[in-house]
Amino acid sequence: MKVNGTHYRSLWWDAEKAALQIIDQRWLPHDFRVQQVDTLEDYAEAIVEMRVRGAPLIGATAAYGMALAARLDPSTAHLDKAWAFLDKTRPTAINLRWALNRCRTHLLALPEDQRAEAALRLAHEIADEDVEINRSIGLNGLEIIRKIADGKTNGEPVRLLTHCNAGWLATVDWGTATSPIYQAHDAGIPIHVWVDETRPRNQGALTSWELGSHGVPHTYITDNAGGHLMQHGLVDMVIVGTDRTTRRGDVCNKIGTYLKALAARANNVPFYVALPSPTIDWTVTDGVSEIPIEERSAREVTHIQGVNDAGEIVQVQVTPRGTPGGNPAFDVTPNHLVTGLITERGVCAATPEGLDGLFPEQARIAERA
Ligand SMILES: CSC[C@@H](O)[C@@H](O)C(=O)COP(=O)(O)O
Repeated sequence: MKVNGTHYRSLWWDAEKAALQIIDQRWLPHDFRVQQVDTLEDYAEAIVEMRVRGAPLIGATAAYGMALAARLDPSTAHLDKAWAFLDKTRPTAINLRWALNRCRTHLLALPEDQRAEAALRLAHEIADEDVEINRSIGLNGLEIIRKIADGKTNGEPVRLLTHCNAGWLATVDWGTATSPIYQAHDAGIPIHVWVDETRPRNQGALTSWELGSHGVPHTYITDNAGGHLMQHGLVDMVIVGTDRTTRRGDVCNKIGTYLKALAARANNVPFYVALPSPTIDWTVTDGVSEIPIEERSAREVTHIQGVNDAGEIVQVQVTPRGTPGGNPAFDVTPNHLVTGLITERGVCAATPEGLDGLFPEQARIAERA
């Protein structure tokens, strides 16, 4: 998507420098900084510290990490080591393991002298596929927004609520939850987006930055405001992304998503989840008991980052010194609270039958495992 009129992806390959370039998201929305990733340690740090973040982007970054590993030393032992090193960076988003497994399986089947070139080609392929998948999610989600718009009178906007940043910054381009939003806006459908702040890392500020750059009307709200807005009939649809969706359609996403789903159900507001197929974990069924939830540093809760009047990016403490902070980074929304899953192949129910129907080949592989 565009930043000040220039089209960017959230990562790109610089062929001259033979290195990956990323947008260091820790400084957004206040400062747009591009960083080159040179070593495997840089790759791991970029993922752990959330310079790059969002399930699909973590996966694509890891694929480029495997390409670097293959260039440094294409032996099976080294690739296995790199796989394990990158795999332990973040535990919840399944796209990381999906991308690492795809790279490992592909490369180990090749002679060593072909692995470096093949690994880079595959990383490009994974990044390009992500863009195409998200574009298709957008077209499928657009139809849902269009139907809601058709029921409105006097050009009233469709009011959507989103949590976290499931935008182009969290993918390679388009975003998952934001893709239908961008497509609806571009199709001339009046929309307005309620953007949850998403404490503690305030990914809502990233979403606001994205939507603002694209001219999409939106309002940044506290995480606690959603229930009130739904109660007063001010939300037509909730749409979020996911870090891991189970075989039966349980959805793991940024902490606080579950509360929004509960509020949506209590107020008869449809709750949709936009997901690319690499985010489906066909090996797990019960999201609450089977998905590992990342516990991040307490400092992310006790402190908050922003820009001061002098234009400097600073962190300030919001709690009394010494107050312990707890920081579970994700939660699971059980499938019965989900109205529908918007995938690149279409929209389905959040049920085993719904997902199996759209992805029969994956379901068969899962059956055999
Ligand atoms: C298209 S992104 C979907 C999810 O990855 C997103 O909603 C999310 O929870 C991101 O978490 P983050 O901790 O910022 O990586």
